[in-house]
Amino acid sequence: MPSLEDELFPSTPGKFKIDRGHTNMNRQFQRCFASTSTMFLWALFLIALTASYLSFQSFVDSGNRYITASWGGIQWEKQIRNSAHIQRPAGMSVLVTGAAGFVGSHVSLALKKRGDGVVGLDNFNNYYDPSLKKARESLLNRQGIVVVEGDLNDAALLAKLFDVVAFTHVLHLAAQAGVRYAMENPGSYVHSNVAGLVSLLEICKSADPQPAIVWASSSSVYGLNENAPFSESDRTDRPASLYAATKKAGEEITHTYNHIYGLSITGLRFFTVYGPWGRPDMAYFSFTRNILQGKTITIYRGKNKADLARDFTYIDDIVKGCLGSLDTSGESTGSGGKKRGPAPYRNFNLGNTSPVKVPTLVNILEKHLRMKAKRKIVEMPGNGDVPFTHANISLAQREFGYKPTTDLQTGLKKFVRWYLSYYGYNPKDVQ
Ligand SMILES: O=C(O)[C@H]1O[C@H](OP(=O)(O)OP(=O)(O)OC[C@H]2O[C@@H](n3ccc(=O)[nH]c3=O)[C@H](O)[C@@H]2O)[C@H](O)[C@@H](O)[C@@H]1O
Repeated sequence: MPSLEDELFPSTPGKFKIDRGHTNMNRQFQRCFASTSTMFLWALFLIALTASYLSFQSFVDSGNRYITASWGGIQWEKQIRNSAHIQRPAGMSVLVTGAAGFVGSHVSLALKKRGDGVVGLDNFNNYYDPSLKKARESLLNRQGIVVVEGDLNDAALLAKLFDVVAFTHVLHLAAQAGVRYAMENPGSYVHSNVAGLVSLLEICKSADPQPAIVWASSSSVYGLNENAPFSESDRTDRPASLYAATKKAGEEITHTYNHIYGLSITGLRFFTVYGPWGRPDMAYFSFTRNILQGKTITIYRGKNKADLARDFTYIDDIVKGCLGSLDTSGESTGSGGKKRGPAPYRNFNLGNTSPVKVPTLVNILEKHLRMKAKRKIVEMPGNGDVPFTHANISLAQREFGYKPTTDLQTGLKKFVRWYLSYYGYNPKDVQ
């Protein structure tokens, strides 16, 4: 007597005995479906089972279509290889994460211009207007750089990229940026700056050969540090915002991967980077927009009515710092997840070395825009801001000749020109 299981799942190999004789078959048939009502129930059950199987299949298929539509396939791989193609002797092939971002787009273009291969990765999230990111992507596309749309946490996509190209370097700039937004959306900082970073490092450590990694830390890691100017050897264990804490966590996490797997790591502590194609969430950008629209701008002020100050650093100087870091990164020593020897682990300040007070920044914008700002001065809310930043850059200077050359007057003039041309004003109106 067959068990109930045998009857329900007769196709299990070796369990269902095919009885070829007509009479035998009839007997079996009768045994299984003793009455018409049982037969009816069985039929219903089988129809339901088939229907749910078919709908599951179509769900899986449509999921696959979605995945393969966004990346993968022979044509896609060919584009990636072309984009990564090195066109100078001893050049590098660089995976740039956050390539449609402010710093990412500038450095990608500079790398391509000097003959290095570049493949971009960006998730085009809507933290700020994604159309600006798309416009930056178009600039990159025109120079033969492909920007893959995808998230750092998509391990399958990262693995595929490393399958297709043996990247010599990763310039990791993708992140959830912004100091004050961390109070609104803390999860996004953990998602990108912690989980995303680990996801990327996991792929890099397993790659063979392993790439050298240069990534964006932040001046905000100095937090409540009061030694001025800030040196790399100063304390960084008192972050003032969750953003800063995730960047500090990044420095510790990358150290672990350097220590265990022999990945070459360089962290760059950027100091309030500004310039053309910049980030609309930053003060210089939103002040410009609001001044032009006649809206009031809010200027924060510190304790005892002290003005806040930042070591504003122009994008072209930052690009030079990124290239210098990549060129001197040294090699990762491991392969396929195994360390073979010690690899470089470095952190550098990339700043301008001359802090400017926020009200002075507004004065400069007023001059270039030929418009007066409507100012509202408020006490700095407890939102993660620090009173001032000031970089000591001697380490980067010594290591790769980093030397910023653009002051805030000159840099903002270039920014305002770009802003007016990009958003449709006549650049001739600007000083
Ligand atoms: O260098 C860094 O580490 C950081 O620089 C900037 O952070 P932040 O210096 O706060 O830059 P902004 O948001 O442009 O603010 C600049 C100054 O303007 C002030 N501010 C900002 C906004 C505002 O409405 N009013 C105002 O007075 C801020 O308090 C700050 O002192 C970036 O947003 C961070 O992503 C980066 O990591």
